[in-house]
Amino acid sequence: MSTVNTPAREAVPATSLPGPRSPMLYQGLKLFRDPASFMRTCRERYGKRFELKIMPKGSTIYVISDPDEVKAMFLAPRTVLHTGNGSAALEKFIGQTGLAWLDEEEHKARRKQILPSIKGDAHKRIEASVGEMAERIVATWPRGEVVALYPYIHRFTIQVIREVVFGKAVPSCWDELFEVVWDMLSLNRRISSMIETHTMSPFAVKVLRAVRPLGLDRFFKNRARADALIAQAVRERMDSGEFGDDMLSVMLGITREDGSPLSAVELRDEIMTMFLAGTETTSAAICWALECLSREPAALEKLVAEIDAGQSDTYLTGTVHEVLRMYPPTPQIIPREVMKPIEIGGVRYEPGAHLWASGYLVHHDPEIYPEPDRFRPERWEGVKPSAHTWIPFGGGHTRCLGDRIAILEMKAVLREVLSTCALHREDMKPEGPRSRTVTMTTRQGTRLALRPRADRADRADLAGHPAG
Ligand code: HEM
Repeated sequence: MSTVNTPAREAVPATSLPGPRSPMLYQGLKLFRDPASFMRTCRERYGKRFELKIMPKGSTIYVISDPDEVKAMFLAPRTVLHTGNGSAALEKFIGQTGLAWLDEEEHKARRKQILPSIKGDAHKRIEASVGEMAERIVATWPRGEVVALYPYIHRFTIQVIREVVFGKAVPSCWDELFEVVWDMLSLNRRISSMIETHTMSPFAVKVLRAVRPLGLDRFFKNRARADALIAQAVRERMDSGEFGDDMLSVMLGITREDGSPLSAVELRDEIMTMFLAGTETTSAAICWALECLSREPAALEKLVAEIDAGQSDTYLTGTVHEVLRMYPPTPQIIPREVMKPIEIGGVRYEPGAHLWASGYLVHHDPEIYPEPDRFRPERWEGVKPSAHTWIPFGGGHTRCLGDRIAILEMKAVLREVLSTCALHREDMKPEGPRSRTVTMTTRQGTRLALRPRADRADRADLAGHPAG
């Protein structure tokens, strides 16, 4: 058994942990409706660790929010905690052969093989592209009228993942693939996105597809089309014989110990993992940043002054850290399934249970962050985020692969928007959160008007085109 952070006294069984007694469906709905206040209420009632009943088939999930326990979870051996099945609701997007599903040695090997496509020269190419895209795409966002910015922001993040996956060799079917992926991702708005269709019989899935308002039929049709388009893009690249440092090239160069390349399904699963993991999260982060800044005139003024001066990005970095602290897009890190008994913080967790580290609760712990509900980018001045008290990107073996790219995107969009526009909102009431499967974004999609800055008329008159 793995024992981490266990005091001298005997460990208590996880089954003795407190938690709400309401039915599974009720807990699931409460969580989906408002993940932030549901988690806060549970912590107030039950303390830093508690049990939730939100998983199908009677499996139990234990929320932890003490940084030492979170650290122990991140550091546990690969054979003791798995993430694969923790992503079960996402299976319909990511399949079962990609990074987010694999565990142990297979996961370790794949991660190492893919890493070159987001490091070194590849990272420099992506960085240049993110800057260019932010300038070009933000200029097309509507000006003057109050609109939900979410769709514009999300579509921008899909374009960035195109650069990560395909690099400069954009597939001829890209425009269609873009629209199909965009439509697929809209399923995340619905609670039906939580249904684990891969565990159901074909007949049960057929019945669910017939219930049109669930959105599953449309999703599966889109998925079939996306699979065909991705296969076409892969064939096109292989036929061209031109390979670079983009993710597709890197994946086509992978050979396993037995000499075999990645299969078509594996390529598809990795690509869809990127379109899901790299866009739902980053678009939520950018939405929160703009929603929050538009309510915080002092922080906004300081940030605009820094951006206009163009000398440093200290306050921008603090702003990004603070947004990800207050509104972590994945408020709870991907659950870990216990494969072998493990003791953490004096509690014994048995195989089959799941551990769920709540970044949201850690980030709002007043013992770690004084006045946790106040947005204060200043708290990051001269402070480096710690790996166990600032965990928007998770940690351990499965820590987010795209963290640096996400921060690039957040900074590029904020720079571009704030150097050309003033933020105007209808009222100062915070939007509050809403769930998109495992992510948490703004409830109204960040309803703001971007008003061209009178003092920057040279840069602010390019607006008014559809999102793209
Ligand atoms: C603000 C934006 C983002 C946030 C908050 C975020 C958050 C996360 C979290 C919490 C995890 C799970 C970590 C864990 O299990 O400990 C994760 C995994 C992952 N993320 Fe991100 N992410 C963001 C952006 C991105 C981007 C832009 C990409 C791609 C370019 C990306 C690709 C991935 C991948 C591939 C994984 C799976 C890693 C693995 O299993 O080894 N993410 N992310």
